Amino acid sequence: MAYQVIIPAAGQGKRMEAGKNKLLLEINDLPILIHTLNVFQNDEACNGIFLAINPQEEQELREMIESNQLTKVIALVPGGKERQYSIYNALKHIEKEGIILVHDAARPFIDKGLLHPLIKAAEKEGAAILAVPVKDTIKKASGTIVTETVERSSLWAVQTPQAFRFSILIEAYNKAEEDGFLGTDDASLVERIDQEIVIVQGNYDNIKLTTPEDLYFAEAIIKKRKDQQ
Ligand SMILES: Nc1ccn([C@@H]2O[C@H](COP(=O)(O)OP(=O)(O)OP(=O)(O)O)[C@@H](O)[C@H]2O)c(=O)n1
Ligand SMILES: C[C@](O)(CO)[C@H](O)COP(=O)(O)O
Repeated sequence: MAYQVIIPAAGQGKRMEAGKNKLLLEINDLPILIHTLNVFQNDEACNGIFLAINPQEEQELREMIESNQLTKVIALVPGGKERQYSIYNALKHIEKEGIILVHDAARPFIDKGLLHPLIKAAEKEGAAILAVPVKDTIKKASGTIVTETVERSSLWAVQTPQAFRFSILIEAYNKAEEDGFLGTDDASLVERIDQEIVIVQGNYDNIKLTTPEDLYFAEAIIKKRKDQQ
């Protein structure tokens, strides 16, 4: 069940319109990034965290990591222009074989109870992702003219963590680099090497904090969790 996790945290947070890396914004008096890192720091199966960062934030992040006793952070690696390149940079620092998780730093509400079913699925199948059934009707359009309604029953809203055997993930990333392919999630790279990917149903709390409205939902999730304690 042991794994290592790559956490991409080198984005600019442009859609959050916060004027800085959204991961430095605080929820419940703690930076979003620290909420996310704590999940893996506190999971006994996690053997190491590889963090892709903006080098300009390195000093600030190192101080945060130290003051929050995040002892499982093994390396801070420079992020790239795209999420995929940030993850690839981190992947190149990983030597041990085994299961690798990739989890967006912008998803601080991942339920630790979902990690182990996801890892077990990846151990069995080679690749597994968290996803939830789509709730809205999804349509394709040309500009603003509808061209197609996509059958909803087979649609999933994909999240992270995504879990892979190291050998599968590095092969997929190497091929994407060779082919100049850019995907919006890691599984889309793994699909290109004909690897079956299993969906493990997640939950709707595992939102990616992307736009200002998501901070309202974040406060509600924090309140719900406090009320449940
Ligand atoms: N070049 C990049 C882009 C994104 N990320 C990380 O990938 C995760 C998901 O990306 P997203 O939510 O899109 O974050 P940003 O790219 O920062 O947001 P935006 O697109 O609004 O700038 C985030 O934790 C982000 O920090 C990264 O490490 N390197
Ligand atoms: C990986 C991801 O979180 C799956 O839904 C999503 O694709 C990331 O997209 P972003 O635009 O890089 O945030």
